[in-house]
Amino acid sequence: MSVPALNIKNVSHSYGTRKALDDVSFTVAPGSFTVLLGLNGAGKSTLFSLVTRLYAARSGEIEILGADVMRAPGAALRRLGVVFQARTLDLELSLMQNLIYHAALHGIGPLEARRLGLEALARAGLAERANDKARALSGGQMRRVEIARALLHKPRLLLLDEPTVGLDIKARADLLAHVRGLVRDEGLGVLWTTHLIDEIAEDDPVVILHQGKVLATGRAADVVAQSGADTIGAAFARITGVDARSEG
Ligand SMILES: Nc1ncnc2c1ncn2[C@@H]1O[C@H](COP(=O)(O)OP(=O)(O)OP(=O)(O)O)[C@@H](O)[C@H]1O
Repeated sequence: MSVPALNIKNVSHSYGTRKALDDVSFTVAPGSFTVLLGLNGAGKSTLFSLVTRLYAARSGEIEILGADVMRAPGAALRRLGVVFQARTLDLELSLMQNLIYHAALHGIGPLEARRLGLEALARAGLAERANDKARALSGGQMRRVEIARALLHKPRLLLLDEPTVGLDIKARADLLAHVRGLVRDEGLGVLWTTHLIDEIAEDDPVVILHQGKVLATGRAADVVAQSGADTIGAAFARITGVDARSEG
């Protein structure tokens, strides 16, 4: 079996006495679009903070393409791109400036950054907007620029924390199709977190996280079948005891 793009092994994390993650284990295969499904408070953001090393205190192991984030942080983080839930573009800068500044953080010089930036914006369908201020973009376009920026240093794993929050139905569908395209065409491993069950396709590997615990993993259609339900929404309700909404 090939090395997982992301390997989470027995990870727990507490804030004081509150356990936010409880012995969480799952993998993201290279070239897979894996969905981490959980309601608010499930522990998704905490998990992101651990993978990106924002928090170090933890038990268990996290490996990115075989590199342990604690023992080999440089190698691990080079292979990782992240899109956080909160918007992080500088609205007063052009798209290209946003990309070039990010590239500088990865030690990429301005000329190479501009070349990679144009390539990344073209992939996002925004090449002709390179010199526009970020402020001029729609919410969905901003997300695509954030994804382009996260991919600038050519990571093999991309984490997205509830990337469709705040987008309308069309922009959500477009963003989903864009990221699925990156998985299909470039073999990127993606971990897509959401609380929206209609973002899941039946062949997607899913991880159901609820109150800090992994309650189910597997291909979406198999998780549905094993739960004895008809749809992923009904399966989620049966597994967690809570109804998930399809939009919000
Ligand atoms: N800094 C913190 N201090 C104390 N408790 C926290 C902190 N951050 C998160 N928690 C708690 O940990 C649990 C998991 O939160 P987390 O933000 O990881 O969930 P989430 O799935 O990302 O939800 P959301 O989408 O609402 O951010 C929740 O009970 C939350 O209240």
